[in-house]
Amino acid sequence: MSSVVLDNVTKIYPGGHLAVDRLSLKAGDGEFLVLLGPSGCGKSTLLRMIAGLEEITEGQLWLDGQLANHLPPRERDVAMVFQSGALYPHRTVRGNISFPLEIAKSDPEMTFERVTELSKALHIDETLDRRPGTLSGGQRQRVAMGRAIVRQPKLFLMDEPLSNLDAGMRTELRMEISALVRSLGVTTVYVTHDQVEALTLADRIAILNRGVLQDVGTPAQIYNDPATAFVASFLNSQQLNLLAATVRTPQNEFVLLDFGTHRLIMPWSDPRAYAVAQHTGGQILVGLRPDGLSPVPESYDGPSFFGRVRALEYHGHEWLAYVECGVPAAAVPEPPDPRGRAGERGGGPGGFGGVVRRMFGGGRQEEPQEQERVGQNPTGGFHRRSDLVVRLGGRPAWRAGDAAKVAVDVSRLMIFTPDGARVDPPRR
Ligand SMILES: Nc1ncnc2c1ncn2[C@@H]1O[C@H](COP(=O)(O)OP(=O)(O)OP(=O)(O)O)[C@@H](O)[C@H]1O
Repeated sequence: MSSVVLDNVTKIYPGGHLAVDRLSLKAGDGEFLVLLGPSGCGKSTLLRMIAGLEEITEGQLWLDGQLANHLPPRERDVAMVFQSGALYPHRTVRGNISFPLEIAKSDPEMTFERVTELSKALHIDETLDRRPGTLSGGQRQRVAMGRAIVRQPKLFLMDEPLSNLDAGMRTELRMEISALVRSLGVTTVYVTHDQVEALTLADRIAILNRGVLQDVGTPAQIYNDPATAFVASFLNSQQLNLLAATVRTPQNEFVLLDFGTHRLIMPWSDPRAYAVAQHTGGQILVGLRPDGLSPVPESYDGPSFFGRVRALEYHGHEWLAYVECGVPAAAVPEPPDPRGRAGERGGGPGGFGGVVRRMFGGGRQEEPQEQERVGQNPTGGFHRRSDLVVRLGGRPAWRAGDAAKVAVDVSRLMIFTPDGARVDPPRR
């Protein structure tokens, strides 16, 4: 058992590239911590610094309470599995898995038994006498996993171990990794850019962007109570509806979220009402997941949107409806780019000016194929298509072209400032 503590860790590669920026994070004893984020956000760099394969530029790394910045990799007692677990081609599966124990000069009989036992847990016991070249991708990853686990390291580091496998194999191996690692109780740091993997495997998920930690919490916290609009939209197994609204407090009776053609009331009894009311007269961003929306009859008089069904999409286990309701979708504000912090603050691509430009047009999310230019907004940019994505379950309640009333679960609204920070603090 072991813990990992990263304290204000920064990595600047030779040439000045800032890959990780003042990041603090902890994986407790036996915890399964997933590092999630878009390509290039610094996940592998972080993992490699923990393994000792990459030098830490600034900050401290503590392994099991011991300062480890300068410990050589072999003294860290970590095992690592990569995307394509490189195996020794001329050794059998048994020879590959037993290799770390042979190097450690373990008792041959114990080694034999241990490898046999582990190969059964990994469902590769029938391949023990074969060479890696004759195995499927999934079997090879199992062998790589076995070789990493066999000597029971203090810390298990996995860098996208499933990303080269097909969907079926990923699901199967995902469940096995989870069962195996938990039964061993080894602290694990697991890198992925696959949110389903993150949600299903993690005790806690840490979300990174451009080398900066954006949020850390249990899968349910990150999904339902994300710290920023970026985090909410990154975890989009249910695509996020993000809408701009003006906050009003008419006669102080309640808080009104004014979307132009639609309005939602937030009563003062709502725990977020006072935080939202601080923005009276100003703009906020409102995030709604499709599973917080549901079709209701015309007569429904609770909080709702209305519009026309533009399209239906069949996803096997559920239908999604795209409801055109005249409320323009807002682009997700990107967190500031720390690489601009030296001299570009405010004016660079990640500064506040950049955030506003991306929100109201001209940003990456505004690619013509991702949006329909439906009208110019007051700041001079263009809105994206004004569809609300609604989850319908196994049977569609509507057909394309139908008039649609959509009930809104106000308790599931996520409220952000225009630059994407939460208006009410997330609970952690
Ligand atoms: N040896 C290196 N020298 C210079 N820059 C590097 C080096 N290795 C990585 N980088 C840069 O550091 C940043 C973080 O890279 P890293 O591989 O950690 O990201 P990642 O989140 O693991 O990405 P992916 O999911 O694509 O593997 C990237 O911009 C990358 O180009």
